[in-house]
Amino acid sequence: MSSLIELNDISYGYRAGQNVLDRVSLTLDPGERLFLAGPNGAGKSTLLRILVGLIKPHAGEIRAFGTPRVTDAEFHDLRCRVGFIVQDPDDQLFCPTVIEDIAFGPLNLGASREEALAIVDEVLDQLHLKHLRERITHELSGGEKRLVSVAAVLAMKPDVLLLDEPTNALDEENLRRLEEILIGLPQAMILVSHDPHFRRKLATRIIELRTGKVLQLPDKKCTASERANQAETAS
Ligand SMILES: Nc1ncnc2c1ncn2[C@@H]1O[C@H](COP(=O)(O)OP(=O)(O)OP(=O)(O)O)[C@@H](O)[C@H]1O
Repeated sequence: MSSLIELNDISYGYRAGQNVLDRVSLTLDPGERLFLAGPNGAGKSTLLRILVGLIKPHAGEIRAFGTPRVTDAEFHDLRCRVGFIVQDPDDQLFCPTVIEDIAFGPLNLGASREEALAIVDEVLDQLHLKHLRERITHELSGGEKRLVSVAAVLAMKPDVLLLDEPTNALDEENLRRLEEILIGLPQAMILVSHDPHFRRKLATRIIELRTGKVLQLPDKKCTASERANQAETAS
């Protein structure tokens, strides 16, 4: 079985002489929910941005869906298949209304207006968010914006999901709802989260970044008790 995503020896620094990432490698296989753990500033978000081509690494190779990704066209193709839920929903949602925000992706991928609206209703139903359908986006609470940003990415029917701190701003009820939604999704995903409970519940594998290097990379899937131990010890 080949990996969906492969990062090989990725190095990057924002400034000369600074290495945020130092020869980091990882793979994502079908069905995995891989967590990136590690302290603030370890380079977790930077790694996700590199994966989708928003930042070019100084060294290393990115492969996705069996193909090396180097050119802008190759990363554009990758971004059509990898849904990226960024840390701040305000960076993701830019349309006046919830309907337009969720329809934006499908329309951009070539869906008709009618098809896009059908997808909007499908994902709002899937996420139990129908009550937000007619709302103005900037009037939503932080937690509501977070869930709508998840809906907007799912509407593009990605093959892989990247979620950067998806539990930020969620209350207990919506956190549980997001956990159930993510566990129920067929897509493989890479998640960044400092929340040990969330990691314990969802992770099939956890790797830890520290000062730009991968500290531990278990070469097998976690058992339930290993998952619990890793989630407790990873910061
Ligand atoms: N646009 C930027 N310009 C300069 N330095 C940056 C930029 N973005 C991030 N950095 C720096 O790169 C390092 C890694 O940041 P990154 O956001 O990837 O870490 P992180 O592990 O996701 O942190 P956190 O857990 O706090 O979200 C930090 O030292 C950060 O200050």
